[in-house]
Amino acid sequence: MTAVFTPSLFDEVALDGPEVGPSWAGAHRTRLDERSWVDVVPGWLPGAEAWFDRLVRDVPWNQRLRRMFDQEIVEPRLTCGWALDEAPDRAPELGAALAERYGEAFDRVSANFYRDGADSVAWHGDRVRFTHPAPVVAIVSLGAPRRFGLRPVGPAASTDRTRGAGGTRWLTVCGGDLLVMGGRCQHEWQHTVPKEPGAGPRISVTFRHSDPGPVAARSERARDVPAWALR
Ligand SMILES: O=C(O)CCC(=O)C(=O)O
Ligand SMILES: [Fe+2]
Repeated sequence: MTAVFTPSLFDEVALDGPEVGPSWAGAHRTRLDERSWVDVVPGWLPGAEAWFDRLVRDVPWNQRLRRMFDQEIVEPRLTCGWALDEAPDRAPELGAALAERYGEAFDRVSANFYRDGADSVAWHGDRVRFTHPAPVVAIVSLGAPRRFGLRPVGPAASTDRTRGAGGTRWLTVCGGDLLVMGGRCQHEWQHTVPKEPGAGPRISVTFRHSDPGPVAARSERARDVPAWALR
C-alpha cells in the first residue's frame, strides 16, 4: 500500500519527537583585538521559533526600574532571571552545551524581551566584569533580527586606530543565532542593542557564570588576566 501523508499526524510526530540540539557547524570567531573576541554561530538553535513563543507566553516578565543619579529610569525592555537549574525548559540543556564548548560552568540565565523596535539596551559592559577578569557571556537570539553593536572603551579604544568611527562594529543577530563574548570584552568593549524603528519582537537569553573560580578575580587590571582566558 502506498503511504499516505497526513499533515496532522506528521505535525504530532514532529512536536513529540526528540528536540534536536544546537549545531556548531557555522561557528565563526572574530578577534576584536588581541585580548577580546566574539563568536557568532548562525542558526545555532533548531526550534528557536517555538521556544520564542513559549517564553513570550510563560515567563513572568517584569520591567525594572533603575536609579540613575537621583532619577528613576524605567528600563526599555522586559526581563527575568534564574539560576540555571531553575530556568525554563531548554535553558538547562543549552547551558550544558555551552559549558562543554567553552569550559565555563554557566549557572545564571537571564532573558530580555524587546517587545518592538522602541525597546533597547544602552551601551554597557555586563556586571559580571566586577567578579571576573575574562567572563564568557553567551546570548541566544530568538524572534526578529536586531542590530548588535560593539565598541572599544579603555585601553582597547586608545590603541585601536585602524577601524574608524571609534572602532565600533555592527552585526545583525537573527532568531536561532548564538553570540558569545569573551576575553576582555566586558571590560574593554561595550555592547548595545539600539532602538530600531519597525523591528519585530525579539528575546535574548543570556548565559553567565557567577563563580569566579580559583582565579583572584576582583580586579580590572589586564595583567591579572590568565593566558587561558584569552583563547
Ligand atoms: O539582547 C542582547 O542581545 C543583549 C543583552 C545584554 O546585553 C544584556 O542582557 O546584558
Ligand atoms: Fe550585556
